Amino acid sequence: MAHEQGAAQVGAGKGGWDEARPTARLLLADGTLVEGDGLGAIGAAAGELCFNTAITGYEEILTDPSYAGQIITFTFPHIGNVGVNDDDVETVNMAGASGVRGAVFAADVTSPSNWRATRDLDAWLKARGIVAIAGVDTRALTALIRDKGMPNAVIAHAPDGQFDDAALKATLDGFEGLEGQDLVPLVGSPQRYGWDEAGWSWPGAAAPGAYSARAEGTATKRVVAIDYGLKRNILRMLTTAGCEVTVVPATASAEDILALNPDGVFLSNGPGDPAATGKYAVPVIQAVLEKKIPTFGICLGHQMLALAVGATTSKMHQGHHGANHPVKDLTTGKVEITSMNHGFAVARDSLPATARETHVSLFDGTNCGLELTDRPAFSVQHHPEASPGPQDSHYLFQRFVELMDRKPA
Ligand SMILES: NC(=O)CC[C@H](N)C(=O)O
Repeated sequence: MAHEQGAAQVGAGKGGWDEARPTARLLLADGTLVEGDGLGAIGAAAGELCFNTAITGYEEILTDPSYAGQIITFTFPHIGNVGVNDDDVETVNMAGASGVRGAVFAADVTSPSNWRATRDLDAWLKARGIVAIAGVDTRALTALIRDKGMPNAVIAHAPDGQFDDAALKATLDGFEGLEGQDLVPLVGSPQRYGWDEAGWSWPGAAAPGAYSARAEGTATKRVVAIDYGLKRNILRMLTTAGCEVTVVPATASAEDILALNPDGVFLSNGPGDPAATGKYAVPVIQAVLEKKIPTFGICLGHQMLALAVGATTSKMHQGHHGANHPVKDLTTGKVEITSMNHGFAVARDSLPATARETHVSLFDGTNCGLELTDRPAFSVQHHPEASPGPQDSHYLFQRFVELMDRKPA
């Protein structure tokens, strides 16, 4: 296998595993071959290779449905050392796969050491069908992604160290990339359901079963959440803010949504290319906006709202995936440190006169928020539910409630 310049360095690995008999491979579209120690599911999977810089929250990241079709390189070197538990799963639609295709780690996964752990990461990855590779020089791999953009890749795990190169190449070539892909059907809920689980707060937080149902009769707003691949903590945050939430599938019609007589509509996060999903989601959002129903979108929901008012989205070079991204709220002038996970972005120059840019990334100046001037609607590119991540942006859920309070007659 020919290595490009610099690729050999990535493939050299970090050691700590039997380099004479690697049990996992990561093959990039440019021919770069990375070898390492296999863990998780046995087999091969192709996806887009990205990197995530969060220091905590690997379980939430691995269960975030927005990662469907992607292989995640964790830049934090020690992944798996606090094990996994059922409470930190972010996937809501448990029947659907979380969507992550693979995971790349620097250090080998050690035995879990945490009072909340119910399982070790390796067994959990196996059970979820996620292929992983450890012992990789993730620093060099991250530099490669940063320089060249997010490549398509295939990740494979074979305990006997035997790989079929032609089959791996065919799997890689069979992956078309994320551009033009609507992956919502993979992870979104196929049916409507109600949600009443609130968030937890410290102290007493995070004990198994610490999540509680919202107290009867405390909801003040009826919210319909359109599920493009929802994260649990978004629903918990909406509930905590006083919303009675009904989740509807991404295929729900505007009539279905309006029949629920919502005080507000929430547009969720989700995987894939917004332009592809927008084909059926945009007309529904436009009908909701037409009725002046207060609307709030997060990440894919932000991109959908932008598309609904005529803006465009485009693929980013390396995307934003992490829990340390500074974003400026142009309304208050405050900077918030945010959780991010997106590979597409709203083109700020394409925003119509009726959409005001409200947030901007201080890393690269990309658009991170908008507000409509002629409709009660706003959205952000980052993840205010922050699971994992800092909680600086929790105020946005309150902003949504205040927008519903000001609902035009
Ligand atoms: N977290 C999300 O909702 C991601 C949105 C979209 N799939 C992107 O990658 O840009």
